[in-house]
Amino acid sequence: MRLEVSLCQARATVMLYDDAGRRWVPAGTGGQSVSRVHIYQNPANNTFRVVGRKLQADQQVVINCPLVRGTKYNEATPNFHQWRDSRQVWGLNFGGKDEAAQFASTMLHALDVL
Ligand SMILES: CC[C@@H]1C=C[C@H]2CCN(C(=O)[C@@H]3CC[C@H]4C=C[C@]5(CCCN5C(=O)[C@H](Cc5ccccc5Cl)NC(C)=O)C(=O)N43)[C@@H]2C(=O)N1CC(=O)O
Repeated sequence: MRLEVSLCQARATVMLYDDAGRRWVPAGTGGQSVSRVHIYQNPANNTFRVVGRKLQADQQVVINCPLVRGTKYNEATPNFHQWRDSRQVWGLNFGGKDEAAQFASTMLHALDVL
């Protein structure tokens, strides 16, 4: 049985930064679309990851990113938050400021207890 617990969820468009092109591109395929993004905790080993699936029918997984201790979560704007993993930069363009703030609060908690 999967032990992971969803600590929070938010609607956001998941973006990746294309270093070569110096521009943000939507994560996944099929163009820009809103996803439901969760922060999951695995209590068995105190790990966390960000998982996002498109709201549209195919529910494509567009992000599955383990959180790494020491990661800096940057709230660039009230609606656009970002962080680096070992290979790329993720951006979340949230549907609303309240969801964004709640997601950030959970994210900062996770990074604090990692
Ligand atoms: C979806 C469109 C998008 C919406 C919102 C705005 C918000 C600002 N913004 C950016 O891309 C800003 C502007 C400058 C550019 C330059 C570099 C970038 C890109 C790659 C990362 N980065 C960093 O500044 C990182 C951040 C960081 C700090 C600390 C910890 C982690 C990180 Cl990731 N700094 C390091 C040192 O890594 C960057 O975010 N940048 C977004 C943006 O214009 N648009 C509109 C468009 O693109 O049309």
